[in-house]
Amino acid sequence: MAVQIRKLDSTAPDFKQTLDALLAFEAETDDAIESAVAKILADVKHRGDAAVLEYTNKFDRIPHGGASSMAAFDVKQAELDAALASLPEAQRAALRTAAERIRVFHERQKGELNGFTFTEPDGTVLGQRVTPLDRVGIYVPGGKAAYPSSVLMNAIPAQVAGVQEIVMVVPTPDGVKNQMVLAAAAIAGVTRVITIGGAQAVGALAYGTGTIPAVDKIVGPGNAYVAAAKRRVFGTVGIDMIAGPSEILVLCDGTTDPDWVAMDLFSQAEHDELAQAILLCPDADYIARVEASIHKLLPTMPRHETITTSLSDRGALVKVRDMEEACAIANAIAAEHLEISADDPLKWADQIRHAGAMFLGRFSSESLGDYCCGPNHVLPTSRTARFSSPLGVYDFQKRSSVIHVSEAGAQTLGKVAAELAYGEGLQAHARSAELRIKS
Ligand SMILES: NC(=O)c1ccc[n+]([C@@H]2O[C@H](COP(=O)([O-])OP(=O)(O)OC[C@H]3O[C@@H](n4cnc5c(N)ncnc54)[C@H](O)[C@@H]3O)[C@@H](O)[C@H]2O)c1
Ligand SMILES: N[C@H](CO)Cc1c[nH]c[nH+]1
Ligand SMILES: [Zn+2]
Repeated sequence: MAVQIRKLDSTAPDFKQTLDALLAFEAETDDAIESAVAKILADVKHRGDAAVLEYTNKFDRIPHGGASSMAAFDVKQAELDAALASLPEAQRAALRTAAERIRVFHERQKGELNGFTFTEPDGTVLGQRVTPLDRVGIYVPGGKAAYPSSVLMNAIPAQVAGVQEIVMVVPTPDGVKNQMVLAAAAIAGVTRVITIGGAQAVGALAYGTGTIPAVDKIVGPGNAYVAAAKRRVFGTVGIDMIAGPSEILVLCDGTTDPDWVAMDLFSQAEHDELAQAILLCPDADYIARVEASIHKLLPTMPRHETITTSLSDRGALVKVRDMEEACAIANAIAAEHLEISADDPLKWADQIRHAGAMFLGRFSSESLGDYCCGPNHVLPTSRTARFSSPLGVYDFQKRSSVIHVSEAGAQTLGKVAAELAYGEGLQAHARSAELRIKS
């Protein structure tokens, strides 16, 4: 199948409609997936380990007739350490470098998230205390591809936040464990690794089973089954976000090597047939050159079939009036990843309000951010960057308000509170405040 990437012009009368249709694609929910996930979760809630065992044997095609007990899915620390030791030196070093950079970035982030207190003139002290979550579950996808980088991106901010127990789940299709994923878990200091995935893993972490403890929050990306399960268990546990198929939006002024831009579009398209890759550029000749690069480079890609489907279904090369209009469209798209590949990226970045992560200048390829720049690669997708943020230390913390009212403070605040409480018809609230007022 040849790639059929659509070319759009922002001056066309149906442009907005066409763009909306392209972006809305992901918003569709699949009834079959929803009902399958509802059944799996109910089953895990009621039958615990027995259900998790059955679903894992079935969906992950565990060989030799399947595992006979949940113990088969627990990975011991010695196996994690052995995986780390078994890697080629260059891979081990790259994982360590990435982990260190991710840790440094998130340590800096933590420094910005401290609690505070202040004292009022009557001695009343008000403040906010920040505490880590006790136990979190991190979902590492593993169905179609293994993601060691996602182990680091999920586990390190949890550790930096001070979470005591990090339970990682990762499916192992056909029972094959990815050594780099296990090595990353060893480097990141994950507490426990369980080789289960899909909705059954999300259910196990949310409700707890005989062998798996219920966690306080589940984070991490996954496929449509994982996303539907996370949506459904929210409330029983916290969740970070629903991170869907990857997206890249490139704003280019027409001065970057077109091969670079084509490959950047491929880099997210190769994740998933549903991934979204869009270029906005004011120069029609340049767009034609990027298109030529796409056709030239695509056959060299091992994952060319996935890229072809993704670019044909959810890709677009858009001729815009100017870079100002490109920025306005970028804000409407609110992409997971936004590259500003231009001579003066800071000028255009000032006009961007909505993007999961911004990559400024032609040397900031999105792929560097996926692995080792330091900021998190778990990011809001499907236009949710309008209201949510990258995974971060803050996702593994909670805040408690701290209120320490002085006797003097109780006199003045008591009158205000009582007045409002009577207004709401709540006598006990009013009396509770008034009892502390000296007559
Ligand atoms: N946003 C990010 O940071 C990020 C990072 C890495 C990957 N991703 C995305 O995560 C996703 C990973 O998906 P994946 O499939 O490779 O792995 P996955 O681990 O999310 O899903 C695999 C699991 O899906 C379940 N499943 C599969 N078919 C099923 C069926 N018919 N019925 C019930 N359950 C079924 C199985 O339990 C299996 O273990 C991709 O979309 C990828 O783009 C996102
Ligand atoms: N681009 C993905 C998030 O959308 C993260 C990732 C992992 N490995 C490579 N890329
Ligand atoms: Zn990626």
